[in-house]
Amino acid sequence: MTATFRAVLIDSGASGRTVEVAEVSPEQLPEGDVTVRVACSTLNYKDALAITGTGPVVRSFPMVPGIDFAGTVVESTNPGFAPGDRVVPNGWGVGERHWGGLAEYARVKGEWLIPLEEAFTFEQAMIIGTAGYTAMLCVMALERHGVSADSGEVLVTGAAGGVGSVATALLAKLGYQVAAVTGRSTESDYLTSLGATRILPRSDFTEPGKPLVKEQWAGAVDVAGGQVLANVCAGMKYRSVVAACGLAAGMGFPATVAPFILRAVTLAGIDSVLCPVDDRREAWRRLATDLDHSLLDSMTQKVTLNDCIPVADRMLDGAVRGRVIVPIPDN
Ligand SMILES: C=CC(=O)SCCNC(=O)CCNC(=O)[C@H](O)C(C)(C)COP(=O)(O)OP(=O)(O)OC[C@H]1O[C@@H](n2cnc3c(N)ncnc32)[C@H](O)[C@@H]1OP(=O)(O)O
Repeated sequence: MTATFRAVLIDSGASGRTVEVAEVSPEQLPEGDVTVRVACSTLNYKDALAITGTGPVVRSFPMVPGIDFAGTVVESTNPGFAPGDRVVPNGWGVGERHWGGLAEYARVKGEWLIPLEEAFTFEQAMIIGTAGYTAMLCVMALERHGVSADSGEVLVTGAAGGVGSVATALLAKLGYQVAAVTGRSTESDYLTSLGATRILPRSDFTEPGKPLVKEQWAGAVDVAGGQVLANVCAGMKYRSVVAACGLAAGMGFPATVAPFILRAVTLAGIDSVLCPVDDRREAWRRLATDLDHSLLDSMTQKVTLNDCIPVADRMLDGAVRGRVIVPIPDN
């Protein structure tokens, strides 16, 4: 390893909160039995909350944010991993409680890592990242609860974002009719290129509505929560399924039980952080086979470690399309 390496560092002290790209030494890396040379990381909505201090994502200071990274093992005392292995983590508090991926090196517990599928380059793995893996978990939940391509139209909220983009592309490739909800009408062509067959404005879902409205959706992937999720539930078909994975519109859920007790709607909660390892491996295997990898570049913009700080603000303003990856070049 190098004597020092670069990392986005968030700190909080008597003089306030600081965020900078700093030189840190390997001795500062947290406890862990596997050290990884990070080849690529990402900037997620959650990282933007951490960097800007908008949400209580960072649980201890100093913290290197970055819930995602993909890279090569350089040191390991874990019997499951050896130098040279290509790995990826998802969740487990990385970038929240434990130093994350927006750095040249990361050290984590081996049990948090899974081997990277051969189908993916490091950059492709990060274009997918926690957002894409979460999208896959949502699709798997719809399937587990009986939704199939011939059940009817599936709704995706926040569709031009990271989770929504991958969910839209996955569902379309699996043969579903996808109605994509976005706050950005300028992204209609992009969403159509991912396979959406209908584009709906977010404003259709943001105002308080009736407990039940016309039955439309056989399934839904929701990144919004709040009033949006309540309105989505109100429009679900009999015995349909909503996979809820986010809170972009808020933690609240101003709904009634009517969709659940009168239409037998299932609300499936999706957590990617503590998800069991078998489901993680299954999700990454499915991403290798069920996602059109030729679409990945169109979902992506690349930024440097230095860019992460200003781009975090734009991301929270909803001004960033698809996925933001952070390739970490070799010194
Ligand atoms: C990376 C994903 C995760 O971290 S999931 C991990 C587990 N879940 C959580 O930790 C919950 C907290 N995290 C989140 O809620 C998510 O990070 C997320 C699911 C909300 C967003 O992830 P994503 O990577 O898709 O974020 P983007 O910034 O790329 O896209 C967000 C999408 O939502 C739209 N949006 C923003 N504000 C609202 C709102 N008030 N109401 C409805 N929709 C909203 C935003 O504009 C983007 O979609 P768009 O098509 O542009 O409308």
